[in-house]
Amino acid sequence: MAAQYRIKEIFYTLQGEGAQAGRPAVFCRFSKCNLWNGRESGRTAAVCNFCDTDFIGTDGHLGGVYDLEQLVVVIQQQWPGSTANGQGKPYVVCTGGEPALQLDDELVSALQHAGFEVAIETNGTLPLANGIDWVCLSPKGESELVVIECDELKLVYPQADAPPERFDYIQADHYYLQPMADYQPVVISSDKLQGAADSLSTSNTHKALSYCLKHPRWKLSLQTHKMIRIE
Ligand SMILES: C[S@@+](CC[C@H](N)C(=O)[O-])C[C@H]1O[C@@H](n2cnc3c(N)ncnc32)[C@H](O)[C@@H]1O
Ligand SMILES: Nc1nc2[nH]cc(C(=O)O)c2c(=O)[nH]1
Ligand code: SF4
Ligand SMILES: [Mg+2]
Repeated sequence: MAAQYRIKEIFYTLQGEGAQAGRPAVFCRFSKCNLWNGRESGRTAAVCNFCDTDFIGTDGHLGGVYDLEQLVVVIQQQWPGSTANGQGKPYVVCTGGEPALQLDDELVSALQHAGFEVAIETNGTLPLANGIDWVCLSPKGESELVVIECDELKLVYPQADAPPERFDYIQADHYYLQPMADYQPVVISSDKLQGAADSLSTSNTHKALSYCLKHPRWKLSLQTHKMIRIE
């Protein structure tokens, strides 16, 4: 039976994170993850418990259940102009949820035939499809990695069970620490503003910055899309 892909949402934006930050990209967010069921009630018990993303179901922008040809067409339609006109190499980021649960050799190669460079954001616990152009590996907690080579290692920091030193053996062109962000919007009331300002110096961003300065193999990855309030 031909493969069907369960997709939460598809949107065109800038890659906000890591070495490709600022690059226009079509994001294809696959449903489901193997490290969290996506429900708040299951968060504390999950292997990955700080996820900032809703990946349940297929109800987002252009979400749905697609066969291979349909999915490639919809992704292609999000790229401005033709994908073959030399206006910058078309770029698609497969994310989720955990895209390695669904992204297979056929879809990678069909996207490439349609003109795309194919990137993945993965937790690294599942084997990857062949031929992916850019692998961003982001290990989680105590989970065991099967992906040990990547283009960029992007570790959310700090994680009690996943200190950066544990990943010295991973082969990567770039090593990034990405400050762990609040996964729910935080509203600061005016009487708490001073306290919030004071605590900035102990924020995850400053902890990550401090680690990078002491261990200069690591660079800081900021979630720039959140700063400029785009998807
Ligand atoms: C939502 S995940 C989906 C892809 C894949 N499951 C993974 O974890 O890499 C996309 C990226 O967001 C990062 N991320 C998730 N929650 C975060 C948070 N609270 N703060 C900072 N980065 C976060 C992940 O580590 C990953 O690099
Ligand atoms: N702009 C933007 N950049 C991103 N980089 C990784 C993301 C993700 O959720 O996988 C993401 C995202 O959701 N939006
Ligand atoms: S592995 Fe990725 S998608 Fe799954 S819960 Fe963690 S951050 Fe979210
Ligand atoms: Mg995101």
